[in-house]
Amino acid sequence: MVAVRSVDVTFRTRSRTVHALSGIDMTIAPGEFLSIAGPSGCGKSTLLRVVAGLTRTSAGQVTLRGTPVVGPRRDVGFVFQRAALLDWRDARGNILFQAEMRGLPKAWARRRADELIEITGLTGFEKAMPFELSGGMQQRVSLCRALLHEPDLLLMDEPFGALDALTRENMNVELRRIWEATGMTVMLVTHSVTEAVYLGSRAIVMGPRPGRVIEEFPIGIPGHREYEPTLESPEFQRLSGRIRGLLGSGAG
Ligand SMILES: Nc1ncnc2c1ncn2[C@@H]1O[C@H](COP(=O)(O)OP(=O)(O)OP(=O)(O)O)[C@@H](O)[C@H]1O
Repeated sequence: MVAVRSVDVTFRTRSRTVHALSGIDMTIAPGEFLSIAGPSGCGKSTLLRVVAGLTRTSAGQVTLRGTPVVGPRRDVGFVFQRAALLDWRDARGNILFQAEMRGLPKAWARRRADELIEITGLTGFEKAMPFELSGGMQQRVSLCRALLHEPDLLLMDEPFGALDALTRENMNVELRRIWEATGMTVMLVTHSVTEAVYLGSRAIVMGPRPGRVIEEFPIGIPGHREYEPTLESPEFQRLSGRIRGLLGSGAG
C-alpha cells in the first residue's frame, strides 16, 4: 500500500535549517495497522505529511499503491490532532462537507454519513453544532469525515492526544473495531505506548531528530482485542515495556 524509500526531509527557513527525517525506509502492506512512536520533534508528523503528499521530500520517494506521491493525495483519509470542524455546520454537515468537496453523489453520501454516525456512537448528535460537542465527540466527527469517502488508507496524527483518558480508551476500542471491520490500512502517530500496542499490528519507534526508525516490533496479539484482557496479556506487557525502554521513562 505504502512504500517509503530513502526519504529525507530538510526544512529551510530564513533563520535555520532543520533536518527532520533521515533515510526513512518502510513498506506498509494493505490492511496493516502501523503505530508510530518517538520523541517529540523526531519527525512523526512530517512522515505522515510526506505520505499524504502535503510535505515534499528533499530526497527519496513515497509511493501509494505503486504510484509516486507528487502532491496532495485526496484518496487518503487524514485525522489531525485537533478536529478542525467548521463552526457554522452541525455534526452531520461537517461530515458531509467531505462529500461536497469531492462531488460525491448526495444520496450515497447521506447514507454513508448516517452509517458512520451510528458506528462512532454519534447518534442523536447529528444536528449539534461543534461548540455543543465534547472534545471526544468532535474528534469522532472528524473521524467520520475522514472515513466518508471510504479511503483504503487512513493517516492519523495523534488524534486522541487532547482527550481525557476514558474517552481516549473508548475511541481506541472504536477505532480497533472499525479497523477490524473494514480491513483498511492505518498509519497512527501516537505518544501513548498503550495506544500504539493495543491498536497496532506493527509498531515502529523513531529516534530523535533527524528522525529515523530505530526499531520495529510486530505485535503478535491475535484476533479481536478486548481492551482490558489485551492490556493484561503477557505479550502486551512485554512489548509495551520494550517500547517504553526505547523512549525513556517519560513515555505514557
Ligand atoms: N513546515 C516546517 N518548517 C520548518 N520546520 C518544520 C516544519 N514542519 C516541521 N518542522 C520541524 O521538523 C521537526 C519535526 O517536526 P514534526 O512535527 O514532524 O515532529 P513530531 O515528531 O511530529 O513532533 P511532536 O511529537 O512534538 O508532534 C521539528 O523540529 C519541527 O520544528
